Amino acid sequence: MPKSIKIFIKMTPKTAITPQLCVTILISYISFIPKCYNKNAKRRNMATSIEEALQIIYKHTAPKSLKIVPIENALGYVLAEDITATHNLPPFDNSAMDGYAIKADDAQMSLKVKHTIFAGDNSGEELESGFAIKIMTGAKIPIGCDSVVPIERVQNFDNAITIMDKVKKGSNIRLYAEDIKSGSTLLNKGEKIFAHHVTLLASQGISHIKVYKKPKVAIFASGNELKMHFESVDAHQLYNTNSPTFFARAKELGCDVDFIGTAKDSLENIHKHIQSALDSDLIITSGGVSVGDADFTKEAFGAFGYEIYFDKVDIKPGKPTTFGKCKETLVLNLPGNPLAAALNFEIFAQTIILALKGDAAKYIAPLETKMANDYAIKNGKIAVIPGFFDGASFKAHEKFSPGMIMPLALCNAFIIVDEKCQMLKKDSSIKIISTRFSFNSKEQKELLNRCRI
Ligand SMILES: Nc1nc2c(c(=O)[nH]1)N[C@H]1C(S)=C(S)[C@@H](COP(=O)(O)OP(=O)(O)OC[C@H]3O[C@@H](n4cnc5c(N)ncnc54)[C@H](O)[C@@H]3O)O[C@H]1N2
Ligand code: MOO
Repeated sequence: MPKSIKIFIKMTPKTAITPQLCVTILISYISFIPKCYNKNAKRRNMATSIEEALQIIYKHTAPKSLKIVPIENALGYVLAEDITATHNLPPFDNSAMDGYAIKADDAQMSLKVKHTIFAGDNSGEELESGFAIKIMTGAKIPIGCDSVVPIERVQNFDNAITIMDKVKKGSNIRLYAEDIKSGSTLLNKGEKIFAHHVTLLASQGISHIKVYKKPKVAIFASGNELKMHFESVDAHQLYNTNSPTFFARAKELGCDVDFIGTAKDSLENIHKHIQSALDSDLIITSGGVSVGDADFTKEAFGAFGYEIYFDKVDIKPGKPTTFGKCKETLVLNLPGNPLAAALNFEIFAQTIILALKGDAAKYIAPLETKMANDYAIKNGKIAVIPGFFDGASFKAHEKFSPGMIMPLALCNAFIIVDEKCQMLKKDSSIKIISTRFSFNSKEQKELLNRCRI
């Protein structure tokens, strides 16, 4: 905040509003405007709304460059090209059962059985009336045959069969191209590859595909009090839990992740960590973003040309969340408090990662469910509340605060409520965001639960 604004705040309780003071205030206010990152944020004392913050992220985040991967190693990558079918499937009419290839009109008659056709045989044989050909599942249907009767429905005498029931034409025949037609679009650019997409690609004899490279993410924390989990910790210190959390979650979301280390609360030491992280697409830090005497994170990034796009979000916890760019590297500074850091990672880091991946479904998709019980909300702010979704309803976690680490290990989802929410009634519908599964959408969805008072 500019000094003049601070002066204004300090003076008002005791000072009379004179015309000169009004002019001073006006000038301070006007000089303050260009420093705002966006108009609406200014109205809310510089805190950017969640929606605006997400828009800013989408505006500044583009997918990475491309590479080619074998399909069996393509899981989690996002396609950078459309895939068109070049093979019809099935490639020919074939039998769905082990049985007899017949003409339906020959049912309820005794039919002479010719030889057997197996899957993989390439006989161009023709079936004549009064005959049946024994056929195995997957084998090519002989010319003139319009039905297959399963072995179990046939009476067998020497070299002849009798089919007792009537037969519907087309029975047990899998038709040419009924599954996939050559020339049809199989997968679109922007589609994330799952195991069942590999099935499609293999069915077309596609061995390699063009994908977006995985986002390269660098993680570090800052705080003199922090030790790594592989170090010994004194009574006045604590383990850095944020970095392993971010590392694991960024991996879960399909990134290549580097852990850079735990920085001391000094510009010099944070600079070293930034330097080591700048070859990444995204740096995610935690700690040192508040207003304390040892909070140097943003200042340290400033030495590398940090262009800040927002530096406060209208959300509790997580208000000091900051996003920007140093040259080509995106930077997300999350607060040090572990629960605040982890929850805001889910909203902001996940959004950046999805957009970096080139995923067409880059928007977080909340799930609609209902509240398991009445839940009273006290704080009158836009709030993030962790809880557990059991497949039928959402139960808010009973006791949590921004500095805790236990709640998220016990929770699998969270809700965001607006400042008007005071009570969520049992069975009322609610939008939840999963922390265990990724539900994404091609359209941007409303994440907030807006309450009427
Ligand atoms: N005067 C004010 N004080 C604070 C404000 C404010 O607006 N005015 N905001 C509060 C909020 S909200 C948050 S969140 C924190 C954010 O502070 P920092 O990002 O600067 O975080 P630190 O001070 O470095 O640490 C806060 C807390 O979290 C612990 N921590 C930090 N890093 C880790 C880590 N990697 N693993 C585990 N725990 C970590 C740290 O020990 C502190 O206890 O500021 C409030 N204060
Ligand atoms: O992000 Mo802070 O944790 O709101 O308390």
